[in-house]
Amino acid sequence: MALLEVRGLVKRFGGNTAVDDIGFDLHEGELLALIGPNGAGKSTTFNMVGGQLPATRGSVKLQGTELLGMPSRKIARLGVGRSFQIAATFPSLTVLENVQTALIAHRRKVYSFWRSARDLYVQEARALLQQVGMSEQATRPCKELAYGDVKRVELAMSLAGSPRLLLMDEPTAGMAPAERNALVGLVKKLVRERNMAVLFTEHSMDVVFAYADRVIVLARGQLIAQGSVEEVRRHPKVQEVYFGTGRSFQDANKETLP
Ligand SMILES: Nc1ncnc2c1ncn2[C@@H]1O[C@H](COP(=O)(O)OP(=O)(O)OP(=O)(O)O)[C@@H](O)[C@H]1O
Repeated sequence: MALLEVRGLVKRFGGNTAVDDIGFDLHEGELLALIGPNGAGKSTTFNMVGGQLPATRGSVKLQGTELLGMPSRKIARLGVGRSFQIAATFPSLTVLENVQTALIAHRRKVYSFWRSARDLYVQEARALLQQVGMSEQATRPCKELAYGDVKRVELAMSLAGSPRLLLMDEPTAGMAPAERNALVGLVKKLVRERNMAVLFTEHSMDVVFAYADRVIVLARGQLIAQGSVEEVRRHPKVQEVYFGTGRSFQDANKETLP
């Protein structure tokens, strides 16, 4: 059974159908890219899966449990994590303290009077920082970090809840190409090591084609193609939507799409 099963998902805003009857599966150990031009319905899909937006109709099941209609907090407790486009770290706290804060939030520990938050989950926080390659910066305040490193801390924070499924809406927004590759490469490694699943949106086709296990393509709310990177690359509808008929991704040669 797939970890996530999306079927017949629809979202209407008044007369505008933002997501039009889409369906896809996502398996453990899989990095699935959701791509499409601006306004295709990617964020709307994310928001319905994560419980931030009610669906008009359809079904989103996590290992057989229906998520639609559940509040986002409950969906998170079932193992669906989410990282947002804007990094959610506390700038004046250190890298380690940020991850400790995320662990405290997830474990909902009530602190004792004689034990400060500073002592909680230190080992766990250090282990997460090691996984994202940030151990050496543990004592630095987040406000001093380069943007790419803030995103790594944010990734460690999203792992604090041990998600089975992580939703990443444009995790590399605002990053230079080398940083994008490094971050998504790291996410792919974590997907394998932790046997979790990640659904992500990404505007750089280079990054999608280099790392995604599978790709789904939306255009004007409709799912026009899904499959392996090669299948999607060659798909005539995808080439038409992105480049107009006759031009392929290969021709676009390392172009970053809108
Ligand atoms: N809260 C809303 N109210 C009304 N219409 C909305 C709302 N949110 C999104 N839409 C519309 O739904 C459609 C899909 O938008 P969505 O933000 O999901 O696209 P997207 O693929 O994430 O685009 P982008 O790449 O620009 O972020 C668009 O036509 C958008 O205008």
